[in-house]
Amino acid sequence: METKKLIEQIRSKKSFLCIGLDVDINKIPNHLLHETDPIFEFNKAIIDATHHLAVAYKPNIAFYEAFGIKGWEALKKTIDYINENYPELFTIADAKRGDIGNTSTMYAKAFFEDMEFDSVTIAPYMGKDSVEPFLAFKDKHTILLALTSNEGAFDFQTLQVDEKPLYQRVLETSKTYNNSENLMYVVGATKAEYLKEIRAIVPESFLLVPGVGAQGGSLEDVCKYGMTSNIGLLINSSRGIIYASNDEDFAEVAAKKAQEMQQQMAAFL
Ligand SMILES: O=C(O)c1cc(=O)[nH]c(=O)n1[C@@H]1O[C@H](COP(=O)(O)O)[C@@H](O)[C@H]1O
Repeated sequence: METKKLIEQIRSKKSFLCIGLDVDINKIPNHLLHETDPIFEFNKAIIDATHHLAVAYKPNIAFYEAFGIKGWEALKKTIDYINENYPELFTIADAKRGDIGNTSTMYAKAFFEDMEFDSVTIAPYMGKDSVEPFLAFKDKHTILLALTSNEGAFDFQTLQVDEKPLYQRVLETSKTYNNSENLMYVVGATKAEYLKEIRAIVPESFLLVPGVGAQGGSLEDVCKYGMTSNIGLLINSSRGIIYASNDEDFAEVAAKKAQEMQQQMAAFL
């Protein structure tokens, strides 16, 4: 999907909400466990109830891989369902991949060609030749981990490298990669105080911001320091929306939670 289309969708829905489909079979409502594919049925109900409030969906691949072939099938059915029924939605494979060049090309084919996701999350650690194979795909986006939401982010990402924190080096260096216009970056909502410095390096790029809700990040701070004239933000919430209820009304309650976030977002647009 072209970035222009994503921006149009954000403006028309007055939302930059990304819903994380981190589906844990132990947390989904009991009545769905009788279905042939409970994970897909759960996702379908959540997507149908929330698609008008969100602009993006982000299945975290780990939650599907953990169920082997059945999990992978549920993931494929979910992405096909979105692409067939709501093609305007931006889709993110949260896979955090990256490897030597020819292997990265295979990862890119898996998520962009076979699965037909619009974007994939990538770890920058292996550098240029591990990221560029993803960037080579036209109208697909590579979402590079810059400054993550977790405590372990301070282990490496904030270490000084040639007098600058490593995450700033990642941002600067990635801008020199071929097709760098296809880059977006992950910045955790729990790190909102770093957004000013991040925007000084990547003033226009879209940022995927997880960590509001369950992890404690503030939507207000992220908007204050991270928003651009083209919005430039996709704010993810997973558990806070999809597990708001684990009763028969789960999709309805998820929609209420999504609507609360959408209304808060609309106030910043
Ligand atoms: O790449 C991500 O999406 C990601 C990066 C990061 O720094 N922190 C982070 O929480 N995530 C993902 O974002 C989601 C957050 O889920 P909730 O905390 O339940 O909203 C999970 O799928 C995480 O794997």
